[in-house]
Amino acid sequence: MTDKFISIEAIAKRYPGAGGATTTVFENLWLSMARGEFACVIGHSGCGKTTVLNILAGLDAPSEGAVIVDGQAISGTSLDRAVIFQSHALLPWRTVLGNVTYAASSKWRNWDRAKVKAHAQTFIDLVGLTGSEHKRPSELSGGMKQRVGIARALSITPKIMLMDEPFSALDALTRGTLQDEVRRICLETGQTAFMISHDVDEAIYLADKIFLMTNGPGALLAEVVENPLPRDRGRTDLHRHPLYYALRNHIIDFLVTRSKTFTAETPGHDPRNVPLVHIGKPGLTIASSGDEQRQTWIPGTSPGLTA
Ligand SMILES: Nc1ncnc2c1ncn2[C@@H]1O[C@H](COP(=O)(O)OP(=O)(O)OP(=O)(O)O)[C@@H](O)[C@H]1O
Repeated sequence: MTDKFISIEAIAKRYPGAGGATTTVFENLWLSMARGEFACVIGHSGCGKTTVLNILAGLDAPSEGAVIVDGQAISGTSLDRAVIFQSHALLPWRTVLGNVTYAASSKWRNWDRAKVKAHAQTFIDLVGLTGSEHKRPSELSGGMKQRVGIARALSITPKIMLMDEPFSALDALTRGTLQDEVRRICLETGQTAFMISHDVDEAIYLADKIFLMTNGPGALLAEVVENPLPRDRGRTDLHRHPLYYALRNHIIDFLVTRSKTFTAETPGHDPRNVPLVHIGKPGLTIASSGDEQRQTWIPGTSPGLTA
């Protein structure tokens, strides 16, 4: 039985359209995550990824359905759920330390200044900004600003970290370094994380599970792909793993073709029991995301390497 730390249950999002019509971004969407899991959601622009993240954050409400976190239905925003956006949204008049202490003191209102400062410093150190505590955002590079955003989010020790393409505005080198940092921190702290990404390799590096969404409107969660790569995987040697190409090809094939055709080609798709795809060796590969055990096996196809 899955430990459903996060349980998205039958949510829909509809907007009024032209001429009294209704646009349904998605409906009857079910999704769950275990505590400590890192999930990435991938799908084409407009399928509703940010909408799902905003609903999880409590920044938006579903038209139908509910979101349960740690056994409780959410309602509105909470310091239990921290969000990191593509743009950093730092307070420009505050220093690095000031931005992080501001967040920490909102959560622990009865802490004295010294305690808040020491707490904030721990997270500034964790993201590698030691020595930059007194700089203002205008004095920081894009990567440093994003580190402050990560330190600020982590400093409130959220139950869930929600990330909307947090690295997409960064240069490749900084992006790689920050991916490493986020992965290290999440592994070290057991952080539950839900992230939107357009970068397949980023998802393969960071995620335990990859949620594949079909194109909108009327988008579906088509599959949950389990990441078969070992937990101690490195960013630079991902492509050497025997299952890397099978996993990557499966996701790319979905994005290029199946995200468009899935709905028509899969009439029996049950949104409540979305197939859990396990890529790898026969005999090690069968699982399910739902209660009714729908199963899919994708053989490893890495050229010259036997899975
Ligand atoms: N306030 C709104 N009114 C009407 N439609 C909206 C509103 N907000 C979002 N939408 C629509 O909802 C759909 C999903 O938007 P969303 O931002 O969640 O997509 P996304 O998958 O995150 O896209 P991207 O990858 O481009 O960020 C889009 O078609 C968008 O136009």
